[in-house]
Parts: sequence; structure tokens; C-alpha cells
Amino acid sequence: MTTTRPVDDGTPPIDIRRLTKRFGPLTAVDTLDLTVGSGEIYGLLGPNGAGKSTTIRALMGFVNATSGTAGLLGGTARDLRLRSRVGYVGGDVVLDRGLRAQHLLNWYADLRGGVDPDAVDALCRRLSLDTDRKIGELSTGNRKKVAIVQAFMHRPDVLVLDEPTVGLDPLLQREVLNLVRERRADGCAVLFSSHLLPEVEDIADRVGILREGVLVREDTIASLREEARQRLELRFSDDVAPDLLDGVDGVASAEVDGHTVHVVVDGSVAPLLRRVADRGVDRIVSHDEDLEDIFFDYYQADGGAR
Ligand SMILES: Nc1ncnc2c1ncn2[C@@H]1O[C@H](COP(=O)(O)OP(=O)(O)OP(=O)(O)O)[C@@H](O)[C@H]1O
Repeated sequence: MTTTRPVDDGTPPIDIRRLTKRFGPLTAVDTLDLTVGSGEIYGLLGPNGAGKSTTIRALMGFVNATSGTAGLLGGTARDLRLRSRVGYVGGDVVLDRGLRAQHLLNWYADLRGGVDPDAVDALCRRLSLDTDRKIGELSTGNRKKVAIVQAFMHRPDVLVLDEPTVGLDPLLQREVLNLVRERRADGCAVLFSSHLLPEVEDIADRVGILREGVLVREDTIASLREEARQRLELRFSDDVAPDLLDGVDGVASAEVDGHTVHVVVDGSVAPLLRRVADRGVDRIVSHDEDLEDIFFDYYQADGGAR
């Protein structure tokens, strides 16, 4: 499609600066700074009411910021030429219930211009969407698929996705994540909000955690993984002394159960391995690194231990 691209001055496609949104006495988003670069997927996480949707709605120009700015492609979403380069899936999918899905998709395609009908058909096939049905007759999940097809059909430069996989079965969730990855490979900037750490962990390059409107943590998945706790099961040839792991660096907890010790380690396992190396350890089972622990701390109202 024909697009008017702003001069590339290095401004990130999504550029939120000191964004604040108040609803009466409630501060839903508080001086938020957040950027997403080309070819980057940013996962926005947070518990209910954290301000994820409000941030996204301000970015899309659906609500006015109280202060600060929510920049999109060098301008704002209210500039229709820029808006046409954005794909958006909202938390609440509101579509014209009387129209057949195909008609609605055609309407979106005409609005944007230059959309390849074969690409739209391919998207519908990938998501198993029956486009002959009226929107009002579709299940919630199928309406979500219509919203996803319209968001991806014009190969947008920016994707703003507010919990896009809610209501979809696991296979379709995976397909949506594949679509997002494909857009990233084309240089698209993606802001992806979710409650679900595993899906964001799987796909995002960076994550931010909002709590009560404040970005309490922002990091790459790689560095979060580095500090993630590891859960190990050490199996010994004999009963284990209860104080075997006392004072070992990095051991957050150790639970002795006969010949087995269940250990949680923060950071490196080297000190632990040194301690057990000559104590008759037969087998070490490593469970997946657990980013959830980090996130649960942040999700707690008091900020947990961090
Ligand atoms: N239009 C509105 N008027 C008044 N308060 C609002 C409005 N929209 C959102 N809020 C409040 O702002 C806060 C942030 O809500 P928001 O929907 O942005 O959170 P969220 O992180 O998207 O939550 P969820 O995951 O539950 O969708 C909440 O306390 C919510 O009640």
C-alpha cells in the first residue's frame, strides 16, 4: 500500500513520554516512559487495573492524556495517514454485528487501500475463520479472529495488541504469536499487552511491568532469565544431613526429603555444585527457570521483596 513515511530521525515508532492519565482522583497511568523500536516486540504486563489498556487507548488516541505524549510513527494516531500504518486489536472487540465477516473485512481493506485479497484469505485460513457468517452470529473467539485479520491485513508498521489472544484456543494463540513474529521480521514495532507471562516470555524482546499505573520494572527477557530462580532436585545415594546446604551462596531454600533435596537457587549454581560434589550426589534434575517468581513479586500490591 502507499504510505507516507516520516523522515527517519531515529524516533522510535512507539514513543510514550511522561504519559499520565487521570480519571477524577484515580491516576490510571503515572508519568510513563515507554518506547518500542522497529523490529521489536514489547510485552506490557500487569495485574488487572494496572493501566495497560489505558496506556494503549491513549496511544491509539481513544482517550486524551492528562499530560505527557503518546507518539506513534513520529506523530500521533489521530493523524489518519499514520493511523493507516497501524494495526490494532482491542481488549473489547466491538464490531458491526449485522455485517458478514467478509463484508466487514472488505470494508477495512477498502478503507486502507492496496490490501492484497489473497493475503486476507490466507490470514482467514490460518485462523480458521468462516467469513460467511454474520459478526453477531460468531462466537467471542471468532469475533476476535476478525479483529486480528483486520489488524494484520495491511502489513502494518506498528501493531498495538491489547490481550490479542484472550478467547482463542491454544493452537490459535500460537498462530497469532506466529503472525506477530512474522511482522517483527518485517521490522514492525509491536506493543503486546497480556496477563500471561508465558506467552509474553515466549515472544517479547523486552517486557515492562505496570503496577498501579507505574512502570515498576522494564528489562529484556534475556536479563530477566539471568536472575530467574532455578529449581533443582538433587538425588543422593544416602540420607541427606539437614544442614548440608546451610550457608551456600545463592541457595534461597532447601527442603530435605530422604535421599532428595529440593533446592531453589538465585543466580549461579556453582557454589551449590561445589558443596555437593563429593557428598554422594547421583543425579541433578533441573526444572525450568521460573520467571513467574520474579513477576509475582512485582504483582503484589506492596511490591514484594524487590
Ligand atoms: N473510563 C474510565 N473511567 C474511570 N476509570 C477508568 C476508566 N478506564 C479505566 N479506568 C480505571 O483505570 C485503572 C486502569 O485500568 P486499565 O483498564 O487501564 O487497566 P488494565 O491494566 O488494562 O487492566 P485489565 O488487565 O483488567 O484490563 C483501573 O483502576 C480502571 O478502573
